[in-house]
Amino acid sequence: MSSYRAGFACFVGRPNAGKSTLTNALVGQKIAITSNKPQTTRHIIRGVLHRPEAQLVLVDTPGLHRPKTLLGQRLNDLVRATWSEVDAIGLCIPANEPVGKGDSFIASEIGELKASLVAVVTKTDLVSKKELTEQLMAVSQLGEFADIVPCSAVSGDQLGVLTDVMISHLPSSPQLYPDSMLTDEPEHVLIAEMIREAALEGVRDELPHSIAVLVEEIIPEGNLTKIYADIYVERQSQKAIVIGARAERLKRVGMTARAQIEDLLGKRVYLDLHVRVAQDWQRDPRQLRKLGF
Ligand SMILES: Nc1nc2c(ncn2[C@@H]2O[C@H](COP(=O)(O)OP(=O)(O)OP(=O)(O)O)[C@@H](O)[C@H]2O)c(=O)[nH]1
Repeated sequence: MSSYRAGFACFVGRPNAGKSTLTNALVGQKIAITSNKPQTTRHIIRGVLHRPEAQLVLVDTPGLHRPKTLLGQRLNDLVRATWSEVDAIGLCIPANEPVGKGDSFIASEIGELKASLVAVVTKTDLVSKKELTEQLMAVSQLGEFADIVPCSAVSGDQLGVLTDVMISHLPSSPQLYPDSMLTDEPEHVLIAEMIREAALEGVRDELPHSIAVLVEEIIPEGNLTKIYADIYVERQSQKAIVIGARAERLKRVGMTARAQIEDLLGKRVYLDLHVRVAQDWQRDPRQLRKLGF
């Protein structure tokens, strides 16, 4: 009988808990958007970890939050749908912040699911051994966990252990994806995420929720790939922020995103960016669908 295991896992936790960074560190390739601002992970992006004896498919979800807009509601629905489909859930709690109401809320939300629950204490590089021990104690009070694993996505500490633990909770199953596959997101989604990430660099805190990116066209021409994309904002004033004085800022956004996309595609890229205003796109079902939500 084969002892091969394969299945799905996701990391949950309050905003800024380190979920995206952890997913990226485990998969070993930049696939999910990360930023130092909360709630910027939009799409469900899967990374696939290949081991001789197992395949772990990581699903990245946005944070659960109090829905103020239609987008907020859809994101929450998306998160719950994902939770009900995975075999293991890692609840991420940063080592350097007190366990709080947000953590208990999520712990109780996931407590009823069929998935195995693993508590993941993240960012251990930021605390002393003593602080970490205290945090592990506090976290163990949050719920019934199959395992508790402290780790750091930045120093790499314990990432192997975490992978082994997540795999131990997967069912016996044949391989789900081919060996070469790291992510099954269509290229245009990854490209849109890279542009969005670049557009968010250094802008005001309320802006993250107001930016969406739509890749209109990807045209391969030999060794060059031409990409046409629109950056959507909600108001004229936001458009001015994104473009910047004499379009300097937009130029930088384009350069940053282009470098990343060239890495992703392994080809030279011509990137054409337009900033467009879609009034209140977060509240408009038609706009939301168009933008992929
Ligand atoms: N020092 C340190 N910082 C980390 C670590 N993991 C994540 N961070 C930082 O914590 C911040 C939040 O990380 P993200 O991975 O974006 O967090 P998230 O939980 O995906 O956040 P949302 O998308 O808001 O839900 C970023 O500034 C990261 O650089 C870690 O292991 N050590």
